Amino acid sequence: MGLNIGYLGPEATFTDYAARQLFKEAKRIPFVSIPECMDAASAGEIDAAIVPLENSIEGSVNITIDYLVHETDLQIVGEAVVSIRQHLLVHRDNIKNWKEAELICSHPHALAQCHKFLHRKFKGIPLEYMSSTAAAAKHVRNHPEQNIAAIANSLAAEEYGLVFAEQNVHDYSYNHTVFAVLAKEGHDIYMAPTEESKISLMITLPSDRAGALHQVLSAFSWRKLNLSKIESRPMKTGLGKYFFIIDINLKMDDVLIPGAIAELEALGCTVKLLGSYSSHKI
Ligand SMILES: O=C(O)C(=O)C[C@]1(C(=O)O)C=C[C@@H](O)C=C1
Repeated sequence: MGLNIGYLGPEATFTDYAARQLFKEAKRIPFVSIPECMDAASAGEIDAAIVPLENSIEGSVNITIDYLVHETDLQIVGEAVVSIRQHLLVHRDNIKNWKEAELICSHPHALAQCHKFLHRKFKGIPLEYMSSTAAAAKHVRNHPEQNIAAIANSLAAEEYGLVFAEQNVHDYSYNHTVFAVLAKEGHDIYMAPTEESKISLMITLPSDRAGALHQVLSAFSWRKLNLSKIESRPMKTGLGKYFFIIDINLKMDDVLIPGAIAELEALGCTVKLLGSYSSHKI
């Protein structure tokens, strides 16, 4: 039986693109929000959820990290790094007067990736946040009577029959988003191994101890474990209470990583393995 893969819909989002590339044979199931998609994976309604995790211009997708840590028991089983090209799309009826567009809509992350472009060309024009870039494209398709534009990808232009008013409107040419593939613990999803392996840990420090973060980092450094990311997010239990997400560029082994985890636990930290997986460039 084939895999059922959930993604942030509707069709032709960047998440959909990642799903199409990673799981060519799978049945793709759209969800209107990231939490709904993750809930479906937790409930076993789909085999895995693909969700955006981090963008090179805008940073982390907080809803994904927070929901992963606070609300679900899902594990990261893979990641995909996708090149993101944002375009300004309009209904063909409005192609002649797109410069006078009265509203620009898209996903908040996509609008933020094009902030300088919007500031230059559409100063004072309202922005409308939508649940995804493709939802914005669909909205523009459905309202030809309004002179509005969407920021979305070329897949969405094709899917919703829109035309390019301007291409590549993201502010920095290096624009990449990392998507995580999430599945229930013990639910094996085959993903071909790649050259790049990663381990993601969630670490909570013992409360109010001087040098605790330094001790955590030294548990990795003396083992020569190369960290590729350290990020803090609120515990949501009080001001100043944060947990850390740490990524290590390594395959899980029987000695080094378990040793580091044991050392952190001996220091009074709580450590949770979020996943040990391969990174795919697509
Ligand atoms: O709206 C989409 O197309 C999405 O897949 C979401 C999302 C995101 O949340 O970051 C994914 C990639 C881009 O960075 C912009 C938007």
